[in-house]
Amino acid sequence: MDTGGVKMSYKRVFVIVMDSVGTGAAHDADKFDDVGSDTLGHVGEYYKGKLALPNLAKMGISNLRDTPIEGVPVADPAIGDFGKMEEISAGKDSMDGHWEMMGLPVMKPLSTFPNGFPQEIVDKLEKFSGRKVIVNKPYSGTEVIHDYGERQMKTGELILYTSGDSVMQIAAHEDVIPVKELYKICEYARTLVNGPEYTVGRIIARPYVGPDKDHFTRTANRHDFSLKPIGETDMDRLRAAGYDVIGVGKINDIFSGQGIDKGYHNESNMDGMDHVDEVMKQDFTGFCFTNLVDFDAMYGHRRNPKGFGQTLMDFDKRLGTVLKEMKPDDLLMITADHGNDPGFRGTDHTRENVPLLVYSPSMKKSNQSLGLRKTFSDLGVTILENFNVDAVRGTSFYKKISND
Ligand SMILES: O=P(O)(O)O[C@H]1O[C@H](CO)[C@@H](O)[C@H]1O
Ligand SMILES: [Mn+2]
Ligand SMILES: [Mn+2]
Repeated sequence: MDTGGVKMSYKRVFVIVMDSVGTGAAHDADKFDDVGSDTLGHVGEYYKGKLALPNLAKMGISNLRDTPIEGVPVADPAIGDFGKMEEISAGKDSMDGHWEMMGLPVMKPLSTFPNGFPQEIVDKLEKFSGRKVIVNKPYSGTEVIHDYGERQMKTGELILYTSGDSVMQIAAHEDVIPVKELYKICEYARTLVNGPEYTVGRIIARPYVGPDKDHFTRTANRHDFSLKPIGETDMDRLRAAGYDVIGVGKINDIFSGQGIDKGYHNESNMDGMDHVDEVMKQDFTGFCFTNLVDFDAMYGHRRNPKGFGQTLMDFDKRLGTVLKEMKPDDLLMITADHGNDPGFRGTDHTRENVPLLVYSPSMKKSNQSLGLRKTFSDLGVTILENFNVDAVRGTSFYKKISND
């Protein structure tokens, strides 16, 4: 197509990140103690042939793997192109993954706190909030509220915890520490760890509700306060060239709103897919970037393969609608930001390659392998090439997938 003198194959590019849906250990998994992890493979094994993913299958989700996902047939032929991407960022968190997709890998490891945050930070948090800080160590977020939530209800203390990622998480019962107050504390915490001494990827507000430890549940008021992108992203480049950039779900948080014209907050994966359906009805020229976090937050970290598989099947159904509604000059890419194998030890993300599925009703060729991409940045540079915008990083696969 030809839009205003600029030649482009696709007017609208939709990327959907299935958060944490990895497809097998990366070449450097040993550095993360993640050898043997395989999120999709292990979910498939758990379901013993009953993982029904017809739409992902026809896009080639089993084609891109050395061993097909159990119960998910290799498409012959696939309707689109398929491959995998490996990560060059130092970490395996959402921020690293998404920033790298947008041409900004995080090459220097961000700060992690396997022994808890330093006393000086704790002191400042206590002084600012007027509340005592408790826990201060790596913990599972659901276990920490189970173990300390009732105490917090009595004392109003702040539950501070972390994980293997560069994250500072503060859990607070919504009736004890109102969400607004929690956000203020997190905003303040953000200012303490923007470098150079400590550089933390995300401060995460973790509000929860419920009467007692067996009934506490975390709410959709979760909010991530990310480090500001340390430079331009491919989204900034698209915007500077006059294209629209829309963020659905955690995208807005992950980039601190930078490079995004309009952001939608998701309550859940299904709510996120409602937003995608809504955006598909809009007339725009540019990029819609969606993150679906339930795979990760609700099932990956909880090591729950049953819930993980069900969430994949629910997503697959909604994907069917997207495939039907796509216009000829729409391009859809499905990928992930890291792994989080529910069949693996621990509760942290896993260093895995991620799937790459690419489809448009008008692509000239299909059923092609895009191979193993050497960085997630190949995704961003491909989108930029479609819009004739210069990129700084990655190797484009645009020529393979274009429709001219
Ligand atoms: O255990 P919960 O609170 O879900 O926390 C998890 O969520 C964080 C962000 O993905 C991870 O770093 C991990 O700590
Ligand atoms: Mn993630
Ligand atoms: Mn996670």
